[in-house]
Amino acid sequence: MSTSKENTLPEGWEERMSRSTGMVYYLNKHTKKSQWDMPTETAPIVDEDNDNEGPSNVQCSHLLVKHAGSRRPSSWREKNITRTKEEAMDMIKEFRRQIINKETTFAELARTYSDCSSAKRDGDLGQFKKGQMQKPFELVSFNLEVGQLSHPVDTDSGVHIILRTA
Ligand SMILES: Cn1nc(-c2ccccc2)cc1C(=O)N[C@H](Cc1nc2ccccc2[nH]1)C(=O)O
Repeated sequence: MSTSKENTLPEGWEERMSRSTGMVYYLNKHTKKSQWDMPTETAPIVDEDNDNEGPSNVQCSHLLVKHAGSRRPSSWREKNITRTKEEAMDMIKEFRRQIINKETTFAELARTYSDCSSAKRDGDLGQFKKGQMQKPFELVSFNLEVGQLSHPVDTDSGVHIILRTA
């Protein structure tokens, strides 16, 4: 004899009847995923198959100010870059202040002052995936919303501000 206990589904599941086959299936009330097999565990709240890991690639523009300690202290702007890291950080903070206050645009400053060769494209790096850029740059880029401007980011190349564009 079955008791009400044996007929009780684990928490979070609902028994449904397939309209097409008349067969019973089970619906996870949290994830709305269904299965034919009778569940034996409480319904998972997170859908493991759904990639909640955010975008697989992003598009960003950046403005880079190199310094004497940069991996390659040279750029299209300046053959031999001697500024200190502190001076580079101060420049980047001033550029960010001007952009936030709408005194100028990101594109205008990147085109004029960025020590990256992407300056020719207003700092646009195109789309990139995880694993392509230096880790500090990647971590910030993949945690920006589209249209968001980063705080200063320190990499072996120098000090950046990053604008996510897609
Ligand atoms: C990663 N990358 N893309 C371009 C680029 C992209 C589009 C058009 C022209 C250049 C340049 C670079 C590059 O590494 N430039 C380096 C400086 C640099 N270091 C970076 C680290 C992270 C992200 C961008 C960076 N850019 C340089 O010119 O010395």
